[in-house]
Amino acid sequence: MAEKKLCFIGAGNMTRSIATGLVNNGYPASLIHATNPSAPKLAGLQKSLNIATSHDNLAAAKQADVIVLSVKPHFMQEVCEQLSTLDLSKKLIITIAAGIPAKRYGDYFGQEIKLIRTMPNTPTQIGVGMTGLYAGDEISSEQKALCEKLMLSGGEVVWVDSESELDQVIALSGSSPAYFFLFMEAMIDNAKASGMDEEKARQLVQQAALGAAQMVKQNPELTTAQLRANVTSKGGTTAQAVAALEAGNLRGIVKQAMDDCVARAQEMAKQY
Ligand SMILES: NC(=O)C1=CN([C@@H]2O[C@H](COP(=O)(O)OP(=O)(O)OC[C@H]3O[C@@H](n4cnc5c(N)ncnc54)[C@H](OP(=O)(O)O)[C@@H]3O)[C@@H](O)[C@H]2O)C=CC1
Ligand SMILES: O=C(O)[C@@H]1CCC=N1
Repeated sequence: MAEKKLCFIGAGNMTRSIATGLVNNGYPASLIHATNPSAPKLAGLQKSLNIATSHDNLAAAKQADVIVLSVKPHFMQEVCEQLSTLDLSKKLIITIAAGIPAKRYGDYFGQEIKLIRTMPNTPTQIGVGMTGLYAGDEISSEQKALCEKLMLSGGEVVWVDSESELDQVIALSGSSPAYFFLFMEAMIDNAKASGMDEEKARQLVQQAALGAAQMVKQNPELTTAQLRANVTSKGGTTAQAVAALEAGNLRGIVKQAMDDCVARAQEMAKQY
């Protein structure tokens, strides 16, 4: 598959994450363009990745084979309407926005488009990202393969069969790095409150989190409950800590957080 010209509309956190993954995986920087209204993010991308940048969405999208819509959902309609004067019939459009249903983009663009919805996450920047992908029946297998190849640069991909399943992906992997960061933040803060210096606390917590994730990944035959049991000596320290987490209703809190995350995606689907 010949490399395609890519254009990212919006040069924020996710464009930086995805473009970094692509360039680090050997995608030619000369084929990547990013646009943004404000200059500093463009300057940063140009400096670190040597990709082309500009403020002109229309000109950049015109010369691209693949347009990646990478703005916040509340800017999406405006951005799509601006691009709607282009002939999009031969372009693949990839959106990374949460919430907005695939069909809505057809309304925004006012023409038939080929669009794949994706839900990546920020670890894409360091090659350990997770991206959920959804395509309707009108998308060809070549277009799916192209999108999959691009997103694989940032880590793993999973295809889902429906947009409601993509909402679950948001709760499970799109937003979830923030849950894990919060958990680690709370642990580091507690260690600091007990007198440990922040750097040391962070080193201990980050390595434990990394190790735990690797244990899950490298032991597919073991349930997470079994892995937890392997840490938990009867009458020991872990049992005490886990009991406190259960008594504090950690499972209920996680359920509430994930349900609220999905509910917000559903609300956004009506809002935008
Ligand atoms: N952050 C995350 O973890 C994830 C985010 N997403 C989705 O990715 C999308 C982008 O999120 P994120 O990267 O975090 O957001 P950011 O705010 O970091 O980036 C969005 C960028 O779009 C720019 N922008 C605003 N209006 C326009 C316009 N008219 N034309 C071109 N660029 C414009 C903003 O410019 P300015 O510099 O002026 O603000 C900003 O740099 C969202 O839709 C979100 O749902 C999906 C998965 C994970
Ligand atoms: O918070 C958000 O809406 C976006 C989608 C997933 C992660 N960030």
